[in-house]
Amino acid sequence: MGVTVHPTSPLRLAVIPGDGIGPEVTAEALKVLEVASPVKFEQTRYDLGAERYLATGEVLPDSVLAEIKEHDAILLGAVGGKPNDPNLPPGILERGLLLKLRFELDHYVNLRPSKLFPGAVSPLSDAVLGKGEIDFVVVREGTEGLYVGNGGSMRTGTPAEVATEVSLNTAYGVERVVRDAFERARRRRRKLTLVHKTNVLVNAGSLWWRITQDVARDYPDVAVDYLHIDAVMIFMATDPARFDVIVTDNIFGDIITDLAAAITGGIGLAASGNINPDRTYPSMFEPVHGSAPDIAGQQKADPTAAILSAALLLDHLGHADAAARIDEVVLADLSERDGSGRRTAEIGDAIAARL
Ligand SMILES: NC(=O)c1ccc[n+]([C@@H]2O[C@H](COP(=O)([O-])OP(=O)(O)OC[C@H]3O[C@@H](n4cnc5c(N)ncnc54)[C@H](O)[C@@H]3O)[C@@H](O)[C@H]2O)c1
Ligand SMILES: CC(C)[C@H](C(=O)O)[C@@H](O)C(=O)O
Ligand SMILES: [Mg+2]
Repeated sequence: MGVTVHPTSPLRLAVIPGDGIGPEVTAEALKVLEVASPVKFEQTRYDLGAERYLATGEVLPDSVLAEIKEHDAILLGAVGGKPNDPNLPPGILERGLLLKLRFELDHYVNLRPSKLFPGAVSPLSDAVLGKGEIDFVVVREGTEGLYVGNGGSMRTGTPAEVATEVSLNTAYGVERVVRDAFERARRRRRKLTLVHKTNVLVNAGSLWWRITQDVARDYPDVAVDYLHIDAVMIFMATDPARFDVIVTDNIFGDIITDLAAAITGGIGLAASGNINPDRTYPSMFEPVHGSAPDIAGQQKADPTAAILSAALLLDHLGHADAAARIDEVVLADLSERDGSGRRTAEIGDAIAARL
């Protein structure tokens, strides 16, 4: 009997280092990916971001978007300038580049795991930490909600100005992300928390609530909980061990995951994947943090979030063992951190060396 050996062709990786600390942390993620990955990546680098925009006026040309779609995955650093930077029109890179990629590539699951690794320092008290392990994942809807750009401004700049941002929620969009969250809960500790604000946002809230109840019938083995977004802020600070899988809309997920990062060792450790579960387009992996203009270019950024995002990328491409190995090595590195302020590249080197 013969065995067919398929030559392993390299996977195509689109790399968008972006702005600020983006290029610094992406360099370390690539360093680690190179050592950890059982497959070779053929990289295409894209100089998208503030510099290109300021030099050429281009944000994400259609031809570049079409090219990016031909890749197997995308690794992104961060985009954006200083908040309210006068040289950049508001949201030009956030909406025009980052969200455009998430929307065009149908990244409807924005997956943001939060785990307090041993060695990572949480600002929570011992009493709170004693309640149980912090290990949850936020499934943030990535293609709808307040992020769709459904709004406008009338009588702009006058005392009678009116500005709107209308949240768009479709039954189709909510159901697919809720179903994904239930699937993840089933593979974890079988608890799902829907987060919304059904007491005030009665239209969108009702849609999310009804769909979650309906989908729950297909998952009788998963316990369903509901919390208003404001109460989630309380429990993140007082009892985060209660969470397993959180499913929520785009804006609430954005806010929850910065706080979740803060309680699990800081924003420098928080990884994310913008997942297209149907695999019609490449998924994109990036740290939760932004371009951190306050520390850019100084080798002060922690590249761990970018490195853990590369692990999510490997996992998504079917290399769960390699991904788990990166997590393990990060854990070892974290447990030996002594607060001595290693440079960005030193952290990347240390993690790559352990691999
Ligand atoms: N995914 C993205 O590309 C993304 C995400 C968030 C914000 N942004 C953009 O980034 C810019 C800055 O936004 P911001 O200041 O609100 O958020 P930010 O996440 O860039 O920074 C917030 C704080 O966290 C610190 N920080 C962030 N990442 C760190 C790291 N890896 N190591 C150590 N410290 C780190 C920063 O120094 C800063 O003090 C804005 O233009 C914003 O729109 C982009
Ligand atoms: C930069 C911005 C568009 C983005 C978001 O709001 O999704 C960021 O804050 C994030 O969390 O990835
Ligand atoms: Mg955010």
